[in-house]
Amino acid sequence: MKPVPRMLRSMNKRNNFHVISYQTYASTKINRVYKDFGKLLLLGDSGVGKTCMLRRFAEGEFDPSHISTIGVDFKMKTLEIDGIRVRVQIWDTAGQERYQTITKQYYRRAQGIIFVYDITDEPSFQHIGKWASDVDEYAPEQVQTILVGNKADNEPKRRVTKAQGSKLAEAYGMEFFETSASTSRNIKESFTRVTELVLQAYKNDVDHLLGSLDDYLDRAALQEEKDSTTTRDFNELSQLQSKYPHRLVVLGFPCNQFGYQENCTNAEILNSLQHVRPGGGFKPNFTIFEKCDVNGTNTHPVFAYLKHKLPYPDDDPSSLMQDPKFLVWSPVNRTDVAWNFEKFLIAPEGEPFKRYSKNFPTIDMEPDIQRLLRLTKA
Ligand SMILES: Nc1nc2c(ncn2[C@@H]2O[C@H](COP(=O)(O)OP(=O)(O)OP(=O)(O)O)[C@@H](O)[C@H]2O)c(=O)[nH]1
Repeated sequence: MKPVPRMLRSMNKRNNFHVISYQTYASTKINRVYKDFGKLLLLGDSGVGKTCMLRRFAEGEFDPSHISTIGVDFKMKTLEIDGIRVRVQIWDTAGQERYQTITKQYYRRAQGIIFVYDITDEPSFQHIGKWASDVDEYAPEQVQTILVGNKADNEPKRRVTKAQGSKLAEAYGMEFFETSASTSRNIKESFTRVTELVLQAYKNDVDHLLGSLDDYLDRAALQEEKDSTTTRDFNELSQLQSKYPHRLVVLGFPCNQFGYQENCTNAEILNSLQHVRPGGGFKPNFTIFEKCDVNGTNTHPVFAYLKHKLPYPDDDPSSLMQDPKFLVWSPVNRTDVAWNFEKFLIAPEGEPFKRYSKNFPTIDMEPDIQRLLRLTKA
């Protein structure tokens, strides 16, 4: 990952165009058809069977090989509970220590957590206390938790008794299941139970606040919909770069000033792009710089210059930060960048040409790019 250059000119050695964008991996959601609600997290040591449990539950399959999860992965599953069709997102986290900074970022969005240990591996049982204290520290207070002892099919190698599991669960005020991803035992039951607990916990709250769960779900779905542009924008930036490999240079500037969504370290960003958001092995074919500030006292000179030259997005001149709680920099300025994925198109010689709001689809910049290409040829 490259340090952010001080000057546009230095980025412009080949007299090319640039699309400058900065991005984060916002919480994108997929669902449109059903109510998107429960966000569940599987936590526990590496090798206890979290990925296998999720695959068994979501896809009905069991794969005995162990490929350690990198960062986090997720699957969706629709459940019917008390007549409500709930589409839950289940996040499978890496148990390995080195991914803990990435996985902890997901705690604060969790509504339900399944702590998993392996009944044939005592240390994984002893470590539940550590997982639980991390959750206490990082997850919302309302989060619902259950305890699961997995690999219950492997009786000959059992090292943790069912009574020990029950006792620990009781101590933490959790419900307890012994499961087997291999035979399916209690897999559906445990995921369903934690979803029920989440619905109960959040229903009371939501009923109180908004009148009905349905309202809340609709609003949540709308919000998710709004947030769902991250994957699209990354892919479209890549598409543009592939389409004009020699005359367009796409540059990405990660920034953590918008909802603190880019909270990876520089060293983690590419890994997170590949495995978390957009995920699916995504490797940008364009340059991504180190993180920088685009607003406030420490605004990077590149963005100070761009905002000076293009004070507001062409498609949305009144674009300003709507919600004051997101104004985490100072001083606040009318020309400030409002959110992730605002884009700047820069002509040869580093002259800023047009600024686009986060709502402007990245791919729709193409006619402007073509126009600049034609002008340059002439
Ligand atoms: N006998 C038995 N083996 C299981 C069961 N669940 C998982 N395994 C095996 O345990 C190993 C680890 O399973 P994973 O699901 O990859 O473990 P994980 O907790 O996701 O591990 P990380 O991704 O490293 O955190 C694999 O070899 C699985 O075949 C089970 O219920 N019974």
